[in-house]
Amino acid sequence: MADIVQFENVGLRYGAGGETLSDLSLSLEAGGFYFLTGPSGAGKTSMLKLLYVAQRPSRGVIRLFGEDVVTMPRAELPALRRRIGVVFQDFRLVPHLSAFDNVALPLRLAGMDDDAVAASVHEMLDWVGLTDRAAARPATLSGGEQQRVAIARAVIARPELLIADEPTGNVDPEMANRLLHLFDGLNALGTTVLIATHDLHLMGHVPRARTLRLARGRVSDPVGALRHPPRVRA
Ligand SMILES: Nc1ncnc2c1ncn2[C@@H]1O[C@H](COP(=O)(O)OP(=O)(O)OP(=O)(O)O)[C@@H](O)[C@H]1O
Repeated sequence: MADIVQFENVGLRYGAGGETLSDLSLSLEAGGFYFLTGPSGAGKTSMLKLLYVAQRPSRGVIRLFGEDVVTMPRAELPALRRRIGVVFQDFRLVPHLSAFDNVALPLRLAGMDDDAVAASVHEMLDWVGLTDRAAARPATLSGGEQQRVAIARAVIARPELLIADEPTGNVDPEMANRLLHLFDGLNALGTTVLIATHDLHLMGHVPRARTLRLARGRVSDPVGALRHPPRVRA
């Protein structure tokens, strides 16, 4: 299968300090399910920021969907980002919009008509258990409810790549399982999924998932599948 993400010798340095990420070389196959794990401060969020191009690397090459994003002109980034669903660690909901309208955003950006948006958003809010909170603004929602709105918004338009930073950090185990089913179902429809998490229980629930471990800014992959993934010729 083709690679959807390629990192070659990627390094990231914030300011004048040492490198936060060093020599990251890895490939994620289109359609794969990946967990990214590692101790607090290892650089997981930093790596995800490189992936959704909120941060450029200090060195190395990053390709997304086959395109070099390090040299890509800024004007081309919004179109690229529309192909990616992101669940941010701090949610980043639009404060003046209701839960419904936050979740509807990607569908409206894609030009979907109002009836189809409403049907799709209600179904998604039902799945994440927020039907009765549809009209609520983010500030009136609990942390776990905000997280579920953020997840619903990230997955509703079936992105090609889903990136989620600790997406179950604020919910109870039952809801965590339900959200994992959502990611699993999305992956079954073809979305490549990358989830950063400390939750070993969660990781055990997707047997086909591969796990990347970050430690002190370097990635390790005990199976060896990621640095030299098998290539299938078209
Ligand atoms: N904008 C920034 N400026 C300077 N240093 C930063 C910045 N963002 C992160 N760092 C540093 O980079 C290192 C990695 O942070 P990062 O948030 O990527 O780790 P993490 O693995 O996601 O941690 P956690 O599991 O606690 O969320 C930390 O030492 C952090 O202080």
